[in-house]
Formats: sequence, structure tokens, C-alpha cells
Amino acid sequence: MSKPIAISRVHDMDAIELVSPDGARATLLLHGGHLVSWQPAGADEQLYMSPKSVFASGQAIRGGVPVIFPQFAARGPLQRHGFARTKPWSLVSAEQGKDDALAVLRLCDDAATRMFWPHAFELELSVRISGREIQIELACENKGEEAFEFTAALHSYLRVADLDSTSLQGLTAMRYWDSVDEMEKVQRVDLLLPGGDLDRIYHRVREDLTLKERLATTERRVQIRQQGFEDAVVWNPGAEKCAALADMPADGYKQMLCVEAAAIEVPLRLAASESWSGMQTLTLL
Ligand SMILES: O=P(O)(O)OC[C@H]1O[C@H](O)[C@H](O)[C@@H](O)[C@@H]1O
Repeated sequence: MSKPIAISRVHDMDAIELVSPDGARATLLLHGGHLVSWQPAGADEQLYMSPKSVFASGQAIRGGVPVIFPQFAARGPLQRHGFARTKPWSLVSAEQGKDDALAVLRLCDDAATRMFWPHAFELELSVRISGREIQIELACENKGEEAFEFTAALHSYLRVADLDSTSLQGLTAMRYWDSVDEMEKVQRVDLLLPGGDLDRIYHRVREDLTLKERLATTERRVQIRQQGFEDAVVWNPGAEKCAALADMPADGYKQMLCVEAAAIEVPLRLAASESWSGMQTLTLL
């Protein structure tokens, strides 16, 4: 028997607090369809949330998992990272199942989105938690009569205790766009040690990635899988750029690494009535 979950208030905003029977928890705001917290069963928070983040209508949240749609970064005429992360989404369903908890949110075009982006669309974000895993799925349907193209990302901010003890594995031999140096490069080494200003778009991601963090007596490992998304963005602003971000503490960059499932290099194209979906799955190993 599944039990419905009612809307509550978190950060003074409408929220869905998912709790699965095994104790896994996640919090999703209707603002932006924004996942702001994920605690696997028996474990601590896995997502970074800036203590200086603003939670207000029309504003982007710094941390968790922003939904980037229909434009990644400044790669087009729209506002940075598109409008989905600052719009109010509606609740389709939220329930606790026998061994999981699941919420589905929806965002459709309206007069305001059509002013900037003249297309009829329906976006659905589904978040499912169970045990030590979370599945975040973004789906888009073209509800209009003409084809459209878009770029998108699930911009996950992973929390780390210390960036200097953190590495990311699984990117060997991959081609990437280095957004700092503005050139194409190839990853030579297996372990990426994120220090300083790092902003890369890895192309044609086929392998699972693993975030590894050396802790005092153990190692924390988070497996990152993606389907339907061809690119993965790895971002850390480093000290200088972090200090310039009004919604981050000066040393906040040491506690986070963004590993984003994305579709950027080859924009997604949907003909009338066509749909696409992409997923990022995080598993605490
Ligand atoms: O500050 P925001 O608009 O949220 O963007 C945060 C970051 O998002 C992505 O990771 C981009 O690759 C970065 O270039 C950008 O700085």
C-alpha cells in the first residue's frame, strides 16, 4: 500500500519531504523542482547546500540539484541556465511505497516562458529514493506543432568534507571542453583531483563515475550514473570565483563538487509530440 505525502514547508517554501520505509530521506521544493536534500538510509546528507543560498521566488538556489532547462549556462539568448530552476513547478504525485518514496513534479510553458522561448513543452521531474540510492529523472515532451531544440542538466552539488581529500574516477581518455581555458582537451589520468577553478564538459559519457573521499578511517564513495544525457559537467569555482559569488561563503568551494548529468554539446531535438528523458542515479556505496 502506498501512502500519499502532503506538501509541507521547508526553507519557507512549498516542499515534498520524501521518506522511504528504510529511512532514506529527500526534500524537493516546488520552486524550481529543486532537490535540496538527500540522506540515504543510515547515512548523512550527501548534497551541498550553501548556507548563504537565497530561497525566494524567481531566484536560483545555490546547492542541491538545480534543473537546467532549456539552456545550459550562457550558451544562448535566455537567462543563465534557462528558466526552469526559478519557476514554480506543480505537484503531480508524492507517495511512500512499500520500499521506496517517489515524487513527480511538472512544469509547463506559460505566457512568461513563451515570451522568451516560443515553444509548448511539458517537463516532468521524478525523484525516487530507496536505501542508499536516489534516481532523478527529467523528461520533456514537445506539446507544440513545431520541433524545438534545448540543452539541459541536472546540476548536482555533491557535498564533500574537504575538496583536497576528494577525487573523481571514471573519466579516463575522455574528450572535454575546458570552459576555463576555452579549448577542447583529453583527460589523461584516471583520477581527477579537483583543485582550484575547474569547469569542464565531458562528452559521450559511457562509464559510471565515482566520487571518492578519504575520511579519517574510511573512504566515502558515491557512484554517479547517467542515462539519456551524453555529457557530464564537473565544476568547482575555486577560491577566487567562489569569493565573487554572493550566495556562497568564501570557503564554500572546499565543501562541494558539482557532477552534472547534461546534454550540451549536441542539443536535444524534439519533433511535435516527441519525448525525451534523462536520468542521474546517485548511490552511496
Ligand atoms: O552560478 P550559476 O549560474 O548557478 O552557474 C554555476 C556553474 O554552472 C555550471 O557548472 C557551469 O559549467 C559553470 O560555468 C557555472 O559557473
